[in-house]
Amino acid sequence: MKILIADRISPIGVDLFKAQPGFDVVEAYGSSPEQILELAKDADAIAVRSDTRITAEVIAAAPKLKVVGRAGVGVDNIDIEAATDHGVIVMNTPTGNTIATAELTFTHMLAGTRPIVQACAGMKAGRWDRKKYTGSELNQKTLGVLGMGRIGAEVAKRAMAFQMDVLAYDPYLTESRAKSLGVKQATLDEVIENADYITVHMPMTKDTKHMLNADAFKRMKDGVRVFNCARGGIIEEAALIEALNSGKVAAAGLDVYEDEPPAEDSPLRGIENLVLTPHLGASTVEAQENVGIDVAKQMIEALTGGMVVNALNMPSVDPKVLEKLGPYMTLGEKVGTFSQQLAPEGVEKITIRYFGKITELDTLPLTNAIQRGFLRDISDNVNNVNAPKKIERLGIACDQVKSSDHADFNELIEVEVACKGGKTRTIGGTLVGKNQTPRIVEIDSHSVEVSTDATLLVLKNKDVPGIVGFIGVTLGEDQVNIANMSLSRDKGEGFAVSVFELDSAPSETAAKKITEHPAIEKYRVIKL
Ligand SMILES: NC(=O)C1=CN([C@@H]2O[C@H](COP(=O)(O)OP(=O)(O)OC[C@H]3O[C@@H](n4cnc5c(N)ncnc54)[C@H](O)[C@@H]3O)[C@@H](O)[C@H]2O)C=CC1
Ligand SMILES: O=C(O)C(=O)COP(=O)(O)O
Repeated sequence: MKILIADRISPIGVDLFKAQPGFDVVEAYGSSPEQILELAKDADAIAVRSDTRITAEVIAAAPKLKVVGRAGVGVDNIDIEAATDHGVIVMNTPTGNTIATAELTFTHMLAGTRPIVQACAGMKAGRWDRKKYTGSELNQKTLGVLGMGRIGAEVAKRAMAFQMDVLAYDPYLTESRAKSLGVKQATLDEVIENADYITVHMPMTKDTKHMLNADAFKRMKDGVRVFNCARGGIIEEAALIEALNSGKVAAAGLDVYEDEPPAEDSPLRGIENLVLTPHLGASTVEAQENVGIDVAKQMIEALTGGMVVNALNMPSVDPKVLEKLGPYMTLGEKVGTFSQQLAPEGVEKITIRYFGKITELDTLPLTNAIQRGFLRDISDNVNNVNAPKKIERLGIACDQVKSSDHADFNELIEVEVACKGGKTRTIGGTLVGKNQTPRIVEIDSHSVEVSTDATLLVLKNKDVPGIVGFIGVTLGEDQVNIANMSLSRDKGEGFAVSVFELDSAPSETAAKKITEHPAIEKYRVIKL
């Protein structure tokens, strides 16, 4: 298995990869995009920090790729959508660099309060500027934190130790978490208008891009101080330059930029009261060791069939749960395939219902298996990562419902497909006997019992004498052997559902003969 380590991660992490039998570790730090494209071609996994871009082109060029691991938080350098389409897991290591980044943010806040960077430069240039560098105090000031996640919360704790009041704006911050952190929940406007210091700790999204722009600066207090150690562009650089030059902003600190690195002649580099660091938030010995080890462990687990954690494009699954779900997985996949073949066109919605003991387990992997089964004959390279997305792309809604009992079975997986025009088809499956053999036990509310490992002929026919004999003779003439059959009569409607387990599919001639029989309403061959 080829593991491409595209950005420099901790040697301890690299050694963890190297210690795995069968892992061929290729360290390619500082490679150009063209080199990465070439190196990715036969890679099973790629580990990155923020320097290497894993584009849709790289993913498309890497047919063996299974995992992209990010030793850090932000994944804006990875095309997650392309990865998901190709069934590639994208994972990050969300906690290892939290403290490092919070501490760098606080360093920026202090450096924006006491101008030690500028004073130090003066000293080194031979000056003794005691009057020029009067600072300010954090004590009793109001800090506005935009994005109260892991890093925002650590910054807030440190600010409170410096006797600051903290206002937090984060649409996902609950009242109880705000209370337990000791911060005051506020709107974005309240933060903008009332804070003496503003620091941002959010991902870059369409909502956060340029959240602090010219209009926001206008509404801020005179002499406000602003900091960005999250993602370049959350604070609009042009607006910040203007606000610093006009004196609206007293001091600012940036660790991240709209373009990284910013141009050598970027106006940012010439502003005295703006402290700049080259994206150093996560660059501490401790943080790099944490994320390097985390990413290696997580990727190894995922590549060797263990638990997938911190994946951004699939749910985490505990191997213990997977083991318990094991016998149901094949059944689920088969029920999924059956449902698609029974309703091959116009499907608008899939409803998956779980009954009985399975409902006590995390059924998401099972839902994934059913979706994979549904897609088996209609899509390529389907796996757990891309199955939900592929179903969504087909315009098919998918719901899962759990119910503790079922009148007839201890446990049952039922898949209902709803098609255009309101028609629905339903398949149910369960595990039978000591060996937990998967069986199909329900077709459109008719009870049947057939194997999940056969070619099945499913008929809906008028409940009149002679049908079984007719099918037996027709298939016999066609040299098709019947291994088993299951009949389910519905006296009320006068119809029966008949399922024949066959050794092979009937020929077109036999199919024609059967479908032309006046008592046969529906004919479908299902290949499981
Ligand atoms: N400078 C550096 O080297 C580093 C930068 N980072 C960056 O720091 C940022 C924060 O990282 P974490 O705290 O670990 O992430 P997190 O996921 O724990 O926190 C992000 C918070 O932003 C909030 N949020 C999302 N959209 C928002 C919106 N529109 N308005 C307000 N809040 C919003 C979320 O609810 C969440 O609480 C990320 O962008 C990450 O990439 C992280 C590590 C190192
Ligand atoms: O973890 C993050 O989001 C970071 O921005 C850190 O980036 P880096 O790993 O230092 O290139």
